[in-house]
Amino acid sequence: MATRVPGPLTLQETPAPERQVVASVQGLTRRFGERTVLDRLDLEVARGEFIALLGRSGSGKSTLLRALAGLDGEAEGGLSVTGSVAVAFQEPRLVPWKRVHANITLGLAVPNPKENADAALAEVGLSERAGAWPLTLSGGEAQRASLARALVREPDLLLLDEPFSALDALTRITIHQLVLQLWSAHRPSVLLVTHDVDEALLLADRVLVLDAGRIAHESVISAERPRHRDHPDLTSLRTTLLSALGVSPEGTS
Ligand SMILES: Nc1ncnc2c1ncn2[C@@H]1O[C@H](COP(=O)(O)OP(=O)(O)OP(=O)(O)O)[C@@H](O)[C@H]1O
Repeated sequence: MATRVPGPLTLQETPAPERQVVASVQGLTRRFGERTVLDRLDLEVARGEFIALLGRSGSGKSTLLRALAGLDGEAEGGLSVTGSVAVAFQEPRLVPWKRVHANITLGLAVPNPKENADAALAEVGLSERAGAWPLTLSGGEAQRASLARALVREPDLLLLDEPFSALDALTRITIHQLVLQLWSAHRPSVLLVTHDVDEALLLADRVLVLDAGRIAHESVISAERPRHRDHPDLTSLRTTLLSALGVSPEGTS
């Protein structure tokens, strides 16, 4: 009969999962004329984490996202991204003269683009609109198409620049659930730019506040908590984040 080694010894032998960095920003500075928008900013994005980036209007959130997306050749400092990046913007930016399906496969360099696009459209619940023209889509459908276009590239880093802000409240709730579902299934690292503290608390496991060109505040949220905005653990975090944004909980600056 085999002799069992007591449990704790076995547990200690299990190595902790290594934290892999997907994107690293060191001392990133971006000036527009006299104005320094990003000022020696440091940031690391770990594989699979969901970061929400908050900040007052004009604080440089989109500027940082553009730099991470490789869309800004004029930022100074260190920036490295391991793997592929996909971006979804506030406005879905679909090509109007190509049908939805062709928008998803546009520039897609994989062996079976059609099959991959079919799968991505099915995942976002848009299979029936595959043959539609982008201008005939509702706002929510267009944003789903935009998510499918980003996901079909299986990005290591998914950058979302306020993709839900133009949607009505009900559609937003549905898309939030969809994003969480897609994130669990594909596990990209996500950097979501948003103005909405509740959205950040609902979706992210790390919330950052950008101020004066740097990451001025960070809140880490337990990944195990139920993801609904009325969870009691989130009340004090909400107050902290609003205060980091210079807003009192009652909504007055
Ligand atoms: N191409 C540009 N030329 C000049 N100034 C720019 C340019 N792009 C951004 N800026 C300026 O940089 C600052 C930061 O802009 P950015 O769009 O990154 O802010 P943001 O935090 O995303 O704002 P919002 O929340 O309002 O979208 C703003 O003052 C903006 O006017």
